[in-house]
Amino acid sequence: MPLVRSRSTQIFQNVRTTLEVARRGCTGASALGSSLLDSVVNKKVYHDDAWEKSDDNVERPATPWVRTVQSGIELLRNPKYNKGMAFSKTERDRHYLHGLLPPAYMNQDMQVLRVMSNLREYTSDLMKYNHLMALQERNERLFFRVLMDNIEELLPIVYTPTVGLVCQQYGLLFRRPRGLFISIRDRGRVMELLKNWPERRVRVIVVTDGERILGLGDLGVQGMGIPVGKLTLYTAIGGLHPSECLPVTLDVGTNNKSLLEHPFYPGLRQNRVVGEEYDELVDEFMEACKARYGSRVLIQFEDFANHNAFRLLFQYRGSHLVFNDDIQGTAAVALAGMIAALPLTGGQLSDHTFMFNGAGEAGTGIAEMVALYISKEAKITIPEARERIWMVDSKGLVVKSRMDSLQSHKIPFVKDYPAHSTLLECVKAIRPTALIGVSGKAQSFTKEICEAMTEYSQRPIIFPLSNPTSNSECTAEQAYTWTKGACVFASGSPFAPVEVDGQWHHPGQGNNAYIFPGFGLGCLVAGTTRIRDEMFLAAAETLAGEVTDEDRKKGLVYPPLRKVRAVSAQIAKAVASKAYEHGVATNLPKPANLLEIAEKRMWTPQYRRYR
Ligand SMILES: NC(=O)C1=CN([C@@H]2O[C@H](COP(=O)(O)OP(=O)(O)OC[C@H]3O[C@@H](n4cnc5c(N)ncnc54)[C@H](OP(=O)(O)O)[C@@H]3O)[C@@H](O)[C@H]2O)C=CC1
Ligand SMILES: CC(=O)C(=O)O
Ligand SMILES: [Mg+2]
Repeated sequence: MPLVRSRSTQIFQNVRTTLEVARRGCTGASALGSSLLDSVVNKKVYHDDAWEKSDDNVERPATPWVRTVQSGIELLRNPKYNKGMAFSKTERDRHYLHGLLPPAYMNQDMQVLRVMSNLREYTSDLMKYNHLMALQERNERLFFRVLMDNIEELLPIVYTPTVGLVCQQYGLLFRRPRGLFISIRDRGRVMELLKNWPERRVRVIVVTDGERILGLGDLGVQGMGIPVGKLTLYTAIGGLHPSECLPVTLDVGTNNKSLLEHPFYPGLRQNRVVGEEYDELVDEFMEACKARYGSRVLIQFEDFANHNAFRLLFQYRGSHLVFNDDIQGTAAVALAGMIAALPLTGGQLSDHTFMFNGAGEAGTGIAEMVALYISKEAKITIPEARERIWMVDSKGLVVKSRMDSLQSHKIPFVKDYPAHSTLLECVKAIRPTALIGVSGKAQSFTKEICEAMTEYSQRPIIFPLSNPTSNSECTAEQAYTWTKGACVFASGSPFAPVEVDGQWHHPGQGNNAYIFPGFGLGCLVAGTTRIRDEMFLAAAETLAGEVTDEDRKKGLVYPPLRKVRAVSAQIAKAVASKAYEHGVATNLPKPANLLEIAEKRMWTPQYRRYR
């Protein structure tokens, strides 16, 4: 059982035990407390009708109201405008703040240091995440400054792997909602819900239905941690203003039994709705987004299960500005890593033989982009390029004898070849020089497999891209040790540097976080209306071009994360430029200085002076 899962189960168990103990009166719970807990344990409070009846006890309704001018305590409690102790004396005079803050002044630089000192005291990543989210709720600019200044240290906290843990425990950890929750019961009034969202100028939406969260499976509405995390990166890395970003979770139920039984599960307690009803909700959502925010709002599909992911992408890419990050964003980042690896492996990409362990969204998405790249590089057709690419799924090698039962996204990669069931057999038979893990299956790159690759390849490419860390096909330490430091390595979630025979290897992070923020920025810069595969290809080539020989000497096939914002501006330029080339840009005429425009558009979280 992966670590993350068992921790979640442990916490769930603890909650149950606490409730049980309290119910039996062992903790001295009051009569009222005890009966409340009773009803929780007996699952009364979250019966379907509990929500309908939730107003029953209100005798005299009150009107919630606030003043609108932001000054005094309201200013301090408004995360968009709050600066904490960084309010100057003049601002404190003018905005009625004296007495509400300690008398000292502390600028943002010092505040960043203070936040980091606090954060580094926490030993648990989950506590660090909570601390950061609490900061975001208090002071948005400081939150983003802290994140941007410490991106290497904090990316694993706001993103994978910690965000996986956060999703698993979302119901328990829930404090303040972030993002828009649209449930299957909201059919017919999705626009009304969009209008409840406080921001009007939304430019990017990340939406999930929570069915395939990282490699953790169906987490239902608890998947909200993912769109929230992705959009945090749109701001920190891609420079979008926080108010331009809208995280959405479509709650259509969950088939995760343990969540459905969890007393704190915050979503609908029903199995997933499928078929027409599901499609109607998605369709209403897509049309409402366009009607509310315009046809140039970028919609990113994230962590949908593949039976929906492919068909939704194909359904909407002709009518909306939409892409699927797990298929296309991942494809670009993986391709970039392989292009950047070429000076280490020698030769061209078309000289390699590729094997994908996992033939789903990420696997076939990357494979198609590799084929597109190779077809251009080697001046061959795409079907010819696909000949170099082999797929392995949960049932083994994707071959002709399995044709009748294969999903359509695997068909282009079917080979007329004998069936092989284990990955080791496949590796020994096909001798891939690049092995990419996108199965979500932890530890499937074994010692035998890694060693076998070194028998015929001097520098095998080994990319275990599955997330979070607990689902990675192997660790960096394993890959470097088993190949005696020979492999070119990148993983979906981060690993620490590894020393083998006195030499340090720095594992790169092959994660779509390198792509989507700059990609989105590029779409906005050009005013793109549709997305073309060549735009992702351009993003991949640009990212690869940002890797220096110095990076490669350390083993890196991605630029260091501290440069990721500058890299994103370059990606934005390349993507926008392709959009113009393909006639899908609307910000006309095409400006000559796309890079400058991208850089200038990037929001920075420095405090503003208030009049
Ligand atoms: N690093 C990054 O940026 C990204 C990483 N990922 C990661 O990739 C993983 C897969 O995501 P995604 O492609 O969207 O998921 P999908 O569900 O679309 O695909 C999973 C694939 O893995 C196969 N599989 C499952 N178990 C095994 C096994 N034991 N051996 C071989 N293959 C197996 C499945 O086989 P079958 O078809 O037979 O069911 C399927 O083809 C996740 O862990 C995700 O976190 C995803 C996107 C981006
Ligand atoms: C990174 C990502 O998008 C995933 O693992 O699903
Ligand atoms: Mg994803």
